[in-house]
Amino acid sequence: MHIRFTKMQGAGNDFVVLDETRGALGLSKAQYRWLADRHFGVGADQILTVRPSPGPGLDFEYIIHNADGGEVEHCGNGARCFVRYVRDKGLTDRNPVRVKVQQGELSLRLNDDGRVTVDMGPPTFELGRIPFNSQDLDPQTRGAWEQWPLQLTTDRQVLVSVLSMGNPHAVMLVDDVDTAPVREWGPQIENHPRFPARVNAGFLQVVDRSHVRLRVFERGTGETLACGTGACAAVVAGIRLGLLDNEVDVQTHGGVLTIAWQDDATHTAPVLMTGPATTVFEGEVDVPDVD
Ligand SMILES: N[C@@H](CCC[C@H](N)C(=O)O)C(=O)O
Repeated sequence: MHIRFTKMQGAGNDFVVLDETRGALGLSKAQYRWLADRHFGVGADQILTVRPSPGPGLDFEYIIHNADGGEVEHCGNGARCFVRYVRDKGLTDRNPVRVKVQQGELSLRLNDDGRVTVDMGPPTFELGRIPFNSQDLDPQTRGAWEQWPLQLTTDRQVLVSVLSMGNPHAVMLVDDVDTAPVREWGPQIENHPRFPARVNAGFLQVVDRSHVRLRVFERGTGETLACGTGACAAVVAGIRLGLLDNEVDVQTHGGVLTIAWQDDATHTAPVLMTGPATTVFEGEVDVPDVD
């Protein structure tokens, strides 16, 4: 199958963007995996597919596949690239743009400085909806919130905060992201049996109340240069643990994302994420029939 694609990146989290607004491409899971493959395909952390509006009040729908070919609920950096794509391609002149993703609807605004602000909606803390199995675990209190002990190996236990930004996140505090064992502990947390849908593992270093450094080992992809939902989850966790103010610059290996969350007693305020979204190149490719 011969297809056109656009290669994009947001803070170094990179995407192959496909247009299905004029008809479905019908790619299989294995073909998404092939497109994401950096050696045999185009190469990307995720594949974003733009579709027409599924209903009233919505401008588009977009779906997300991880590099392993699995479809996922949400992608923060991808959302910013999505809006840059539909505006640059002339598919809409609306601002903000409203889009359906698997777990709800998002509102995205292209700012005058070229960055994009996404209303990511409220975080979810209900353990069963993350999903996280806390049976027989005793949480430790820090600030006004909790951290859960997670046994990684017989002799290693870590503390994580768990929440969903539409997709599942476990956030652990580290002294220094540069020396944190992200590549070793990341897969152990991602595939931990306490997370039945697997999880994105964030490693958060608090610099001061409005600056953090973050690395994320993403479910279905591995470590990326930035993770938008991971940045939201890390800042929400930092705020609830009493460590951060309501607006925080998150330094990732690929750039800075600004996350704002006006928390109150209900913890239901939406999280706002602002960051870059850039087109890298356009291309065409023959996608093989792969298994
Ligand atoms: N890179 C993304 C998150 C993509 C999905 C994630 N790997 C998952 O499986 O939930 C972001 O910017 O949020």
